[in-house]
Amino acid sequence: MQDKIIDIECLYKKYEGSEFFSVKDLSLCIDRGTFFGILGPNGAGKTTLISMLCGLIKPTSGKLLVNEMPYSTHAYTIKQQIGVVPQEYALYPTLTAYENLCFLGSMYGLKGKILKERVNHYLDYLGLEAFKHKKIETYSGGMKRRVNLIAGILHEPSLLFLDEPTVGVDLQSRLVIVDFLKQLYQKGTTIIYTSHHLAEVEELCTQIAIIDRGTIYALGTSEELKIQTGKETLEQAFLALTGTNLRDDV
Ligand SMILES: Nc1ncnc2c1ncn2[C@@H]1O[C@H](COP(=O)(O)OP(=O)(O)OP(=O)(O)O)[C@@H](O)[C@H]1O
Repeated sequence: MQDKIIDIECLYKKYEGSEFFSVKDLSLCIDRGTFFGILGPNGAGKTTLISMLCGLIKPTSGKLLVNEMPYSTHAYTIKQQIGVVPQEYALYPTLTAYENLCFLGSMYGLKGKILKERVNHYLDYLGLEAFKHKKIETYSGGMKRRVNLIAGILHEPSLLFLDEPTVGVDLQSRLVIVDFLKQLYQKGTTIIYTSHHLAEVEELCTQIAIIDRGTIYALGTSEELKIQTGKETLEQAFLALTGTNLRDDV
């Protein structure tokens, strides 16, 4: 039986000093065991939505439950269960990858042999073993993305949020990251992620939301979105829903 891991009703977010809602009247349920993709043009509200789901920012109004709990009363419990891979690197440039990950892992309560084994295991898995004692400031963009990813999953969360985990990386890094996400998903992690890479979303996601102007325009599998819009590809479906206008004003 499937159960709701995310339950959102009528969610709104207006940033302080802003005149408009970055997320508005958004309702959504996500089942445990879903690989969920959030697609949308620049400024659509993807980061704002995922930041509220992770508890990084507070909604202006609306219901938001993670594992049937609200952040207002269960923030600590929720944060123990989730992993967050933000768009910006959450790493210390003058520390090595190994030092960064040992430090960040310890923040989740990992320590001793288990912490070292996990850090070494994931660095090896993501092709960083030979560079682990080099400072992050010497890393390429793709290498930093992979360390950023490890930092979010060291405590092996059951629910993982990622904001554009493959942005700005070369094809080699992208393939390693995509393969790793598939492994996590197959091991039972529920994954919610944003991306502008439609082929990647189509390959990975069992459910996709297309959002624009802060709200959901369409929801379904890739095939369902194509059928809903009468289009042959996900790209055509995306453009049919969000239009072809540039979003340079956001
Ligand atoms: N801290 C903030 N203060 C005020 N407005 C903000 C803030 N962060 C985002 N916004 C605005 O909220 C809207 C949604 O932004 P958001 O970053 O969530 O979009 P996005 O879909 O993630 O875009 P992108 O694809 O460019 O990352 C935009 O109009 C943006 O300018």
